[in-house]
Amino acid sequence: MRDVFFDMARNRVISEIEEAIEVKESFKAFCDDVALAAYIIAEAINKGKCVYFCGNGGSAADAQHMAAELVGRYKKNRRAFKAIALTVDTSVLTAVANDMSYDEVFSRQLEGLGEEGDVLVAISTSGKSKNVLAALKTATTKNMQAIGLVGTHRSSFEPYCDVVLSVPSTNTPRIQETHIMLGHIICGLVEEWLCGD
Ligand SMILES: O=C(CO)[C@@H](O)[C@H](O)[C@H](O)[C@H](O)COP(=O)(O)O
Ligand SMILES: [Zn+2]
Repeated sequence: MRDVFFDMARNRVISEIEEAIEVKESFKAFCDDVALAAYIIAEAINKGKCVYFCGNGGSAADAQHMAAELVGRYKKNRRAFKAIALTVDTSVLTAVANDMSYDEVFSRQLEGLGEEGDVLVAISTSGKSKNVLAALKTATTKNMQAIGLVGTHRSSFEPYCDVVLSVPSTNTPRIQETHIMLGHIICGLVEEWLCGD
């Protein structure tokens, strides 16, 4: 029984790794879009603006991960950058979801906090999550800039974003893994540009 499981698992591990490499590799075609996303964030931080992140489930974890890279450090010891994940205040999230609607958990926070010139990084593998789309709409009304991280479905995000990074896959985990790779690359570029030697 154990051998049968290991034969199955070994093949699965290899095919998933190969798929992950292929999806990530395909994003080489969109270097300029990644550069633009990093430039937008770097310029905003340089002007003292804030970078907000939002997403659901695994993308909420990505939002927090990226905000932490900017507030703390990525690879360099340097000043703190202004960044907030809209996924972390459980009192706000539960109150807004309970009293208003789950669709408003991010947009409500931006309504209170967001200012002109700030940046929203909106993350959704489906590109269809209503609360993320609502946050993008609020960012637009606040004259904020916006960066979308999605899978193949990009059209809902496009009207509200300065740049959309669209991963050419329909497999949610592969999209998420590519999003966090892009997040790391972007944080590295921002840090290099603002605090390079
Ligand atoms: O991490 C995963 C799946 O890999 C899940 O938690 C996933 O993030 C959740 O189902 C999200 O609700 C999906 O939302 P979205 O990416 O479509 O906006
Ligand atoms: Zn996941």
